[in-house]
Amino acid sequence: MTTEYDLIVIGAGAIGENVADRAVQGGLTALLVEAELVGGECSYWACMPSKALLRPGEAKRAAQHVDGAKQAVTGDLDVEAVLKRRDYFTSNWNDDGQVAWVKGAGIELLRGHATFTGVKELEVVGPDGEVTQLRARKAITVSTGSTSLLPDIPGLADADPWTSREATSAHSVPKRLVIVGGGVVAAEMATAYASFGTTVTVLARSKLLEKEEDFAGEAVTRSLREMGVDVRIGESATAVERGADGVVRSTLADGTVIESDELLVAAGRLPRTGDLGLENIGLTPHQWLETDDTLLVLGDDGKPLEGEWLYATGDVNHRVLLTHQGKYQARACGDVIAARATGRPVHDAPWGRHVATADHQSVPQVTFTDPPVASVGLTSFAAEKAGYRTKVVDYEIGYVAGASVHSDGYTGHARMVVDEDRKVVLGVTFVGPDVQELLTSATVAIVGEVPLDRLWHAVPAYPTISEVWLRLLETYGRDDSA
Ligand SMILES: Cc1cc2nc3c(=O)[nH]c(=O)nc-3n(C[C@H](O)[C@H](O)[C@H](O)COP(=O)(O)OP(=O)(O)OC[C@H]3O[C@@H](n4cnc5c(N)ncnc54)[C@H](O)[C@@H]3O)c2cc1C
Ligand SMILES: NC(=O)c1ccc[n+]([C@@H]2O[C@H](COP(=O)([O-])OP(=O)(O)OC[C@H]3O[C@@H](n4cnc5c(N)ncnc54)[C@H](O)[C@@H]3O)[C@@H](O)[C@H]2O)c1
Repeated sequence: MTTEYDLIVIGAGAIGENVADRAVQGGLTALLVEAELVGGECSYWACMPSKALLRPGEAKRAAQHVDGAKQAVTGDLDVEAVLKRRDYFTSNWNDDGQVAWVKGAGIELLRGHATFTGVKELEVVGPDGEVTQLRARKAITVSTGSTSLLPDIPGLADADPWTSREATSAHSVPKRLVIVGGGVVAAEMATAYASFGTTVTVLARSKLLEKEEDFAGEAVTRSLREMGVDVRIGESATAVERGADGVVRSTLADGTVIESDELLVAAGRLPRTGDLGLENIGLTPHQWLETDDTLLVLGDDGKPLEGEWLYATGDVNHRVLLTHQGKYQARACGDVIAARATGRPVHDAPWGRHVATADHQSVPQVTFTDPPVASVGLTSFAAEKAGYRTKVVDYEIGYVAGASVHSDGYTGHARMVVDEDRKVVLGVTFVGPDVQELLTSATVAIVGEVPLDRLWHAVPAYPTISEVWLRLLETYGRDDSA
């Protein structure tokens, strides 16, 4: 027997959940199929546990930078308590709470692994081996996420390396940890484990946080080194071996061998499309699913599949590998599926309700290192590469009164990239304690294309770190004609 729903969503991560929710709110029936835990990577092995591991160290260092408070904070972190608090945020890897939310939202849930058997058709193999045949009346959305990429380093796969999953769910802390990679996962996990007292070595092929402005990666590299982390730029392992003694030995290009108790691979992500039966619907397994701005999957000819029935949201479409941006796609996707299915108007012009326009140039991201890096929009080099005529404005956040009260000797840097032709902000990067809470102000300025002349009227409160906005505008200079 084949069971039918208007919409079937494969993958009940944060993104798939939201696609189904919006479609149900739009009047459709929706089924979520999930092979592991409802809530996906973000809830159990990524955003939430990683931030829970980072926050205690951040709180401690914040207090240590305020005279009067620092005298009260003299001990080491209670690592056992940190891990216990992390367990709370992952609900001990139990998804009952999220399952209750799904049911409350009027979404059906089926546990099992889904594969395509044909157009709008799926087969799901449940945990006990039972097989369910499914058919979607209107659409299927693939929200299967991504998984860790294991670089082709001899011996690595056999050395039982950690991926982000093991690093975020560990129940004890290794004495020595080698991290291969230099992106967000590497920088955040180096920060967390260094704060637990682990001896950390980072092997980064290129500079840290290379997609950010240079000063961001440089500040994080400096602070990791001050925390005792051995950050090696331009390095990787040429071979890895775990001995019978359990020790991992990583060989570098010059023959140096670094010993550690664990090795974390943080070298990027791969799409979870290898076992989806994509070959049965004319697509290629193991590839990211490219989409248009309404999240319709594009075939090899660059056009939506015939019948416009297949969508992809979240990591698997490789537009932006971030939870909040995937959820933004999910709102557009669930809504447009409902609109197309019920004949309601589709708003697919840029910035319309049914498109993920912001994915292209207005993506906010926070890297929760010490200091955190908060950026949105285009970096100076990305803006230049895209052909904009820009002016780059820099300011030391420590000069802002609110920052100096916030933290003794506050060190931070802000950069605003201005489109000189339209006099609007293209990108902003803040680096410094607690700057993450400034980020939405920058996102609003960029998405709203607020003219600089008008931004002068958005007065930041005194004395807050937000006054950096005023300083950036003053540094840019004011136009006499306005
Ligand atoms: C360590 C780490 C920290 C991160 N921190 C942040 C952060 O602070 N902020 C942020 O915005 N982003 C962060 N990210 C990125 C974020 O985790 C991802 O962007 C997000 O989880 C993607 O969600 P998703 O729903 O697309 O995929 P997932 O959360 O991976 O969900 C996909 C789901 O699909 C299921 N599935 C896969 N294949 C099938 C199948 N065939 N049948 C049935 N079910 C299937 C999987 O079991 C899974 O539950 C972090 C990532 C990592 C690795
Ligand atoms: N706070 C957050 O928002 C957050 C936190 C963690 C992850 N994420 C998301 O998860 C995704 C994955 O993060 P990631 O850090 O795994 O990938 P990434 O693509 O951000 O970084 C991978 C890094 O590893 C380096 N690298 C690759 N192969 C290497 C090798 N063999 N040896 C040494 N270095 C090597 C690359 O040069 C690069 O710097 C990112 O897109 C990120 O946006 C977000």
